[in-house]
Amino acid sequence: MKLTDISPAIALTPLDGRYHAQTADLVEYLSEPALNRERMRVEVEWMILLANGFEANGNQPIVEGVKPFTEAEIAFLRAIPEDFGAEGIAAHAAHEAVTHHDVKAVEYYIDDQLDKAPETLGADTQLPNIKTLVHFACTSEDINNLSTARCVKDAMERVWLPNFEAIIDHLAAKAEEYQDKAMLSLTHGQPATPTTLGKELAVYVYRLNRQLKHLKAQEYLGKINGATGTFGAHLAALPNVDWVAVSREFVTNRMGLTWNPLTTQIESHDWQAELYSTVAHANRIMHNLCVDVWMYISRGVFAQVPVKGATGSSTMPHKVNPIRFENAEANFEFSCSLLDTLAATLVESRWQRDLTDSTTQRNIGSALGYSLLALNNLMGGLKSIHPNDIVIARELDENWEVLGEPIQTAMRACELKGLPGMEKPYEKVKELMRGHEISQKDVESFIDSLAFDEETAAYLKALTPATYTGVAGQLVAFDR
Ligand SMILES: O=C(O)C[C@H](Nc1ncnc2c1ncn2[C@@H]1O[C@H](COP(=O)(O)O)[C@@H](O)[C@H]1O)C(=O)O
Repeated sequence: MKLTDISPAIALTPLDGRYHAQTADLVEYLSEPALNRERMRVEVEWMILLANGFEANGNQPIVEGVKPFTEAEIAFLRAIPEDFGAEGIAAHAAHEAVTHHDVKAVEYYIDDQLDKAPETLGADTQLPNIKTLVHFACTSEDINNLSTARCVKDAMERVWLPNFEAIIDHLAAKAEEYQDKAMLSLTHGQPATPTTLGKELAVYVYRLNRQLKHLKAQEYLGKINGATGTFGAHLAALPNVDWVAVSREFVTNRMGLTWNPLTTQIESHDWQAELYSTVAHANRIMHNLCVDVWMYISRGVFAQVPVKGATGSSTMPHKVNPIRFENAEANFEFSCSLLDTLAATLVESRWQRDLTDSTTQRNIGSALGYSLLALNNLMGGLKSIHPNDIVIARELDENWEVLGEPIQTAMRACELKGLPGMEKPYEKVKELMRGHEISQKDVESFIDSLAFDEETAAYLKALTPATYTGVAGQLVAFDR
């Protein structure tokens, strides 16, 4: 049996195959039919504006000879995209097979629906006779840029951002829970000044929140100004209309986007480059988190909760592998490579237009899909770990040499105050601590051997690796 003979069709790529359930939410906004449906929304809203005008023109028809649409006609037009389902997808595809032009096929699909209007609205509806208003004065990119912007905006606001914020919220809650849980640091992979687990998570919360702020302030631009951005065709048809005002009204108030007044045939896609760069940056921060947590698990700082019935290794029965963090790592990498390509290539177009952006933009769903998949696995991974207090305490207790730093720094302060015997503090501590195993007793004897004032000596002797965490716990409050 050939796999290509199986119906429904078997997906080639993992996003729509193996991982479909985790990426399906984006289908509503970034799939091919979602784009075509949005194109229909743009086309019919443009018709409604042309027929019914807007406040600044006294709600008069912008195109002479067209009667304002009735409420029922407007509802009929708006139902065209809303009812676009399996049958509509096939009908659109049939038009595209002939036109070899996807936007023209949308136009013809709408024409077909207008022909059916009398069945719903009665014989006196003007809809079948105003087909010429469909795509009036538009170039395909007028429709494409607006529908793409709206699809991407919806995908971000309704799917990607809520999942991203859920990760931040989870990390923030854990940062607070573990704000005072002391932990050994490793700089260059070597034992270093202790911190708290909560503070280390809060660093990620702070970093991710910065990207969240950028994403929430992201502009989504749109244009509707004709074949080369000059309103030439608009003016040729209706010279007395203020088309610039109509364009601004449509993009801003009807489409909910930021109006771009100055373009070639294409909207310049700079906002897309900005957005994808920020998402890629957020991906990379979370990739860093995946790697860190993976290594904490490997060290035993985090323990994983075994999933009942699940297998870690096919041959080593004892294992619980950190597969969700590894999956997230890999998918963040794929997402970044696609987002980087989109950000780099979309900002270039030959003269007034080439069509490379059309092909490129068909991969926005994949770029965000890989990221969504990674977010999903990261969340699953984060929910399945908890700190292993025994390992954390043992690591701290095995590394008393980390107290070399507070001792030598306190010695410096005493030297500055003129206390005797405090010269060359760094060198003295280094001699004692570097390359030796240091016990609590060694630290105490060293402190006793120096002429600290009573208060400083008591402070230093009270320090342990587990209490030498500065104000780490309090810093968690700054994570937002
Ligand atoms: O309004 C216009 O169409 C103006 C025209 N420019 C075009 N603008 C937008 N789309 C166009 C254009 N040309 C082709 N197509 C259609 O784009 C589709 C490209 O397919 P794909 O590479 O799969 O993304 C595929 O469906 C193509 O047919 C121009 O000549 O300047």
